[in-house]
Amino acid sequence: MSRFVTFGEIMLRLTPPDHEILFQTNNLVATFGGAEANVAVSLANYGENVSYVTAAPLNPVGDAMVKEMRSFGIDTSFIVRKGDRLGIYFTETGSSMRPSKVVYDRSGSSIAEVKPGDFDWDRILDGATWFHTTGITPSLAEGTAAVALEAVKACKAKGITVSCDLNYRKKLWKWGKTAKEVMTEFAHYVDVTIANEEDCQKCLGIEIDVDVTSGELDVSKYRVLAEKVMASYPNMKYLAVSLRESVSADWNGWSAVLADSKGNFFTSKKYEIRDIVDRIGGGDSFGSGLIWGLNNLKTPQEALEFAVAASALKHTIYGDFNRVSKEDVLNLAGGDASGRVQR
Ligand SMILES: O=C(O)C(=O)C[C@H](O)[C@H](O)CO
Repeated sequence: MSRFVTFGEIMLRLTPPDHEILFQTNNLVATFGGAEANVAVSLANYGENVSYVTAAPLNPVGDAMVKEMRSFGIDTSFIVRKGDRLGIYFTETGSSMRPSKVVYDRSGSSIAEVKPGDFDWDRILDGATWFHTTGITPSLAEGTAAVALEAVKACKAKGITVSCDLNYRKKLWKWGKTAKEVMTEFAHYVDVTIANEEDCQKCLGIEIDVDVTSGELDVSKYRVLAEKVMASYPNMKYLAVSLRESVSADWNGWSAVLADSKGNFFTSKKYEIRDIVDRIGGGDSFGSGLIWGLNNLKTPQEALEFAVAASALKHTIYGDFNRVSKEDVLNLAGGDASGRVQR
């Protein structure tokens, strides 16, 4: 039986309601979100056995976060309760030509203070089949980079599949090493990499020349990108690259490609997503869809279609978490994008 473990930071997310800009009024909507937590929620919603691992303060904010994760049926028993604060992030939801914005208030958070040895990976990974983290975790601090590396090394020793969404965050890499210095080592322990072209460039130093803001993307360039990444990382079994053509804050072209280590290259259906409700978590819903698909569907093509459909649906849902079921995703991947009332 499959058992999934995800590891990384979760934050309190504070967002003004109704597309307001921050502090336009004195209302903020409080939810929780974080890349690896978002993946845990999706996998739990698809019916999988998931443990979410992080560090959180032993206070009412940490308690509320744990309660929220448990409400999805996620195992929270390996969350280390220490440190003084859960990180916060403020978001402003964009509209038309006004982009969405993120303001981080997370330094000194409980997870940013962890050190190797704080997590008992032997126990956490016992019986696990899949481990997921992202490039956000090593970006936080020298300690989180070391702990993430400790975790993936333990996974390799136990034969556990590792997936990583490179998730480059320019505002976060401040602790001394660059994303490229850290992630080029880390990627040698990763079986399934999820990225976009910026992630490949900033984290792996591998780039292609594409303009995501104008017209149709040239998919053949992504085949070249995949070949370059696979040649540098012979350990990698899959590389998935999401293709976002941003037309405005509420209109995206959304598709993806998937390359495998046997030289196969898969291209997904493309969704035109209009009236975006919330794009944060769109990448995580793609990653979790891919993880679920590779574990449960017959072919990599089906897994890719599931991932893109899951992500397209996420754009219609408020908050970081993709609250859809696998039936909702299979329905869309199967071709029903009508939005008709289901009775
Ligand atoms: O940006 C981050 O560090 C976050 O984890 C916040 C969001 O949850 C994340 O960006 C979604 O992928």
